[in-house]
Amino acid sequence: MGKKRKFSAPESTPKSSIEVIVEDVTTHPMCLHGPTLLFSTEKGKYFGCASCRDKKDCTLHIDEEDWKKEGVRKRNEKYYNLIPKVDKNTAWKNFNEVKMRHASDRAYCNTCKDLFNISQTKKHRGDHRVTTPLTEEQLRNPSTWLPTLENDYREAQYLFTKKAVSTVLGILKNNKIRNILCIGTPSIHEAAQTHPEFDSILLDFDTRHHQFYPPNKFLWYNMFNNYLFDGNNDEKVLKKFLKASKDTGLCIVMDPPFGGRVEPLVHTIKELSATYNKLCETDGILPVIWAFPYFSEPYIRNMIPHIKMHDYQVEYQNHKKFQNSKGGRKQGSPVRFYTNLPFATIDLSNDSNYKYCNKCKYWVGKSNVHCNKCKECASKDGTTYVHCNLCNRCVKATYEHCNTCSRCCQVGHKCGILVESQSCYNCHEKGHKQLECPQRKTEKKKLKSK
Ligand SMILES: C[S@@+](CC[C@H](N)C(=O)[O-])C[C@H]1O[C@@H](n2cnc3c(N)ncnc32)[C@H](O)[C@@H]1O
Ligand SMILES: [Zn+2]
Ligand SMILES: [Zn+2]
Ligand SMILES: [Zn+2]
Ligand SMILES: [Zn+2]
Ligand SMILES: [Zn+2]
Ligand SMILES: [Zn+2]
Repeated sequence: MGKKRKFSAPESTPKSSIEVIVEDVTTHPMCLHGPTLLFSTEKGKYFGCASCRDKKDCTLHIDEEDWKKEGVRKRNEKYYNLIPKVDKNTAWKNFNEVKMRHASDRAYCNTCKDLFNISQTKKHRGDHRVTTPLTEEQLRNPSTWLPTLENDYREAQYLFTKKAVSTVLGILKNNKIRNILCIGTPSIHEAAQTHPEFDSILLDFDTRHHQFYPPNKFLWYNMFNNYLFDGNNDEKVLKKFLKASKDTGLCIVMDPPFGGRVEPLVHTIKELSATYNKLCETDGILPVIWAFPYFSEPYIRNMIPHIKMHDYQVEYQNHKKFQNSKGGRKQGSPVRFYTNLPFATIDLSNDSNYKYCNKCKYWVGKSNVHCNKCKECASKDGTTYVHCNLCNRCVKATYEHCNTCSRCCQVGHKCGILVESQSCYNCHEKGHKQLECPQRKTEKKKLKSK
C-alpha cells in the first residue's frame, strides 16, 4: 500500500472543503469508472467516483466505515461485470474490412457508435445519425470528425489546434524523444501515428477510439485512478510500449478534462513513472507535457515542483469560451503547458505572439515583462504584471496594495474576505493569506526558540 498523503482540493468551495486522500486505489470499491477515490470531508471519509464530479453521472458513494462490511463488499462486486468488455481483435478486423471499401461505402453510426460498410448492413437506417463518406484521412484522424462529447466535468473533448500539436511535436523533437504516452490527447496520437519520427499509444476514456486502432495502439483508461479497463491484457501492452521506448525517450502528453482534480493526476504521473523505472531500471519522474489552466499553477507547483508552468498559450479548435462569435480568438487561452523538460527546448521563434527573453533564456508571451527583482518573466495570465515592493513579487496590473489585507488585491475588494481563487504567497495553498500561513508560523516559532 502506498503512503497516504492529504492535499487540499483546488476545487473545494469555502464551506465544504473536500480532500482527496492520495493512496493506492486497488483495494477501493469500484464504480463504472474503475476504482473509486477516498474523499475526506468534515463529516467523514467516503469513496466516490474518480472522474465524475456530478452525482448525476455516477451515484456511487460508500462511507469508509461501510466498506469493511461483507455485504457492502459483495454488492460492489457487480461492477466488475457491469464494465463492458471490448473485443479489440474483432474491432480491428472490422476496421480493416471497412477500410478495404470505397470511401462512399464507409460509414460511422453516431447513434450506435459503429463503424460499418453501407452495402453490408441495413441496421443504421431511419433516424440513426450516420457519417459518410469516410476518406483514408478521416479514418486516420477520427478525432477531427467524431462528434465531441462536451460535458465539462467528464469527457470534455477540446481539440488542440494544428499549431498546438506541432508545438508539442517540436518540443519532443528538440528533446530527442520519440515515444509518446498520449493521455487524453487523441490529436497528438493521430499526428504521431503518421509521423515516421514518432511512436505513440493513446490512453483515453472515450471507447470510440477502439474502432480505429490496432489493439496495441489504444487502451481504454481512466487518468484519475490510473486504471486500465481491460486489466492484464492492457497492462501487458502498456508495459511493452514503455519497455520498447527505453533508448529512444518517452514523454507523457496529457490533457485532462477542465476542472479535473490535480492530486490524482499527479499520483498517476508518479505511478506511471514508477512502472517505467522498474521496467527500464531508471529513476525519477518521466518527462511530462501537461496542458492545464494557469490558475492551477500553485497546486501543481506545490505537489510536484519539478513540473513547471511555461508561458505558451495552448489553443483549442472548439472551445467556445476562448472564441468570439465569428470563431476567432476573443481572449488568450488560459491553458498552459506544465513540463519538466527544459524551457529552452520550447522554440516559439515562428510565432509572433512570443518573444525571446535574454535573461530567462527561453520564449515567453509578447506582453510578459522580465522583472529584475523577481528575476523572471513573472506574468501568469498573459497580461503585463507590475512589481509590488511591499509584497515582494509581481502582481496583476489591475491590483493595488491594500494595507488592511497586507497584500495586493483587486481594486474595490472587500477587505479581509479571502477570494477563493487566491492562494497564499508563501506556501501557495488556498484557504489562508501569507500572514496566517501555518508554514510561516512554525518557521517563526523555530527562529524564536533558537
Ligand atoms: C480536454 S480533451 C483533450 C483533447 C486534446 N486537446 C486533443 O486535442 O487531443 C480531454 C480528453 O481526455 C479524455 N478523457 C476525459 N476524461 C478522461 C478520464 N477520466 N480518463 C482518461 N481520459 C479522459 C477525453 O475523451 C478527451 O479525449
Ligand atoms: Zn463512477
Ligand atoms: Zn446505428
Ligand atoms: Zn524573463
Ligand atoms: Zn517582480
Ligand atoms: Zn502588494
Ligand atoms: Zn483589503
